[in-house]
Amino acid sequence: MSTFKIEGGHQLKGSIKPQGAKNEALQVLCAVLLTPETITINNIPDIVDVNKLIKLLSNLGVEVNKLDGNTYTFKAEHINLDYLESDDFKVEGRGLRGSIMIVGPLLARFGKGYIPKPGGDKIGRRRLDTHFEGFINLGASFRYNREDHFYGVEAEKLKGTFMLLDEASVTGTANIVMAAVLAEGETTIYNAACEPYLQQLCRMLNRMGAKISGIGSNMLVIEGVKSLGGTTHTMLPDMIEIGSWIGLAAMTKSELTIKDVSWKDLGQIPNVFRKLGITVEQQGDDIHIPAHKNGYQIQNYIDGSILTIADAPWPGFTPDLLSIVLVIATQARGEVLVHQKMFESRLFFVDKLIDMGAKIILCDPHRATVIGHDFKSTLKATTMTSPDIRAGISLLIAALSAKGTSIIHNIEQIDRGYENIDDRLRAIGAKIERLPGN
Ligand SMILES: CC(=O)N[C@H]1[C@@H](OP(=O)(O)OP(=O)(O)OC[C@H]2O[C@@H](n3ccc(=O)[nH]c3=O)[C@H](O)[C@@H]2O)O[C@H](CO)[C@@H](O)[C@@H]1O
Ligand SMILES: C=C(OP(=O)(O)O)C(=O)O
Repeated sequence: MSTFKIEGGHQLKGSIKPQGAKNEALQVLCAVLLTPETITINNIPDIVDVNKLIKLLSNLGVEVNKLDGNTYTFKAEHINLDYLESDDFKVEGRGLRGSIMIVGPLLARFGKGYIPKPGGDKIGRRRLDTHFEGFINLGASFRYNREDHFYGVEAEKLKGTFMLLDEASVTGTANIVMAAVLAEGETTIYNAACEPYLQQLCRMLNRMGAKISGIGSNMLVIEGVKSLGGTTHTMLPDMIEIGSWIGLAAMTKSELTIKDVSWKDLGQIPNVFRKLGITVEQQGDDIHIPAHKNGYQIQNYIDGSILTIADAPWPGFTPDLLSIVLVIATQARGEVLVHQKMFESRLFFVDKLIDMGAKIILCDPHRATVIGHDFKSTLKATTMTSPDIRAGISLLIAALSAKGTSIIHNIEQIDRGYENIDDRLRAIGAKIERLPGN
């Protein structure tokens, strides 16, 4: 287990460029399985989860070529389906959440897709019903082995149909779309998720020859085609990283420019930070955060009641930024209720912030009220363990704003989703050191 040693209390300065989006990468990488032709993908983040998925694809027989740091080509011409029955696959498939999305493309192109219960953050129940109900609707047979949590779907041919998803699952929608593009006839997916990750996936599939309409809405209509071809795809910057850097700038009272953010794809994100009192300036396609020398004031609602920040499926506010909202509220002027509706175990890390001196009441597993300090008392440095990726980055931001030296263990959680984070933070003035694990 590696560790970060962080000396907090220093102002940062400069510019930082977001990596490609982790959750988009996991979708578009799985889509390479849909064609025997070459797919080139630019801006792939060099992070643990993505590298695990690339290794899994390569073990399945996909020819993988790294052209430069973040550009790869993939050619899924000869796929070794026997690998899906191997013990190695059971270990690799469990290593990340995104592996679930190989099932749709494999089912569509080869008539079968298997997966062990995938990993990812331990942030509450993470069911997969939406995925498999979608495949069943397309005509697949389903089996689940409870002993080793192994899922399987098989079909000689998939047939388009109308389906109303029981929830707007992000990876579920991606998986069903990737199955439906090669199904016979028309599929309509209502209550589809429509995050920028999915919009990007659908645009890439259309460039490969798919016929998907309704992109960006909650109703996707897919006219099945017989085969798909190669394409080149460039991934969007990671909006969760962008939000993380906005929070980092505010809480360390630093002036930061976040480069090439693709403003048009950020949805509610800039406005939610503005409601917390943070000045988020648009400069071309960059975000500029001036140094908040006099702190930041949380807005109330028009009627004077306390602001609530809650997650919702896109175009609502993403749940992956709520931990960051929570940590930056600890130094704001005012109060906010953070309501994490989707995941039931994602707010427990507030205990660590309370240890550091933050004023937070965990009302129940889904809601926490934060009373900001307005920098009148800084957080105390401490030793902590990162429980999940977003709690991890939030604790890292807290440590950078705290007085003294903090230690964060289990930083593999942070490395899952943030490329080379210690080098990039050092480049803007952070005092952060990576200590090797024992
Ligand atoms: C690899 C990947 O892309 N992971 C993302 C993906 O996970 P993932 O696709 O696994 O998440 P889902 O969208 O399936 O659902 C997440 C949770 O929200 C609940 N839920 C979902 C939809 C809904 O309308 N109502 C509702 O309550 C689900 O029951 C589940 O507990 O989307 C999540 C929700 O944005 C993000 O946190 C994850 O970072
Ligand atoms: C929950 C997340 O990731 P995963 O779905 O991969 O666990 C996340 O990125 O915040």
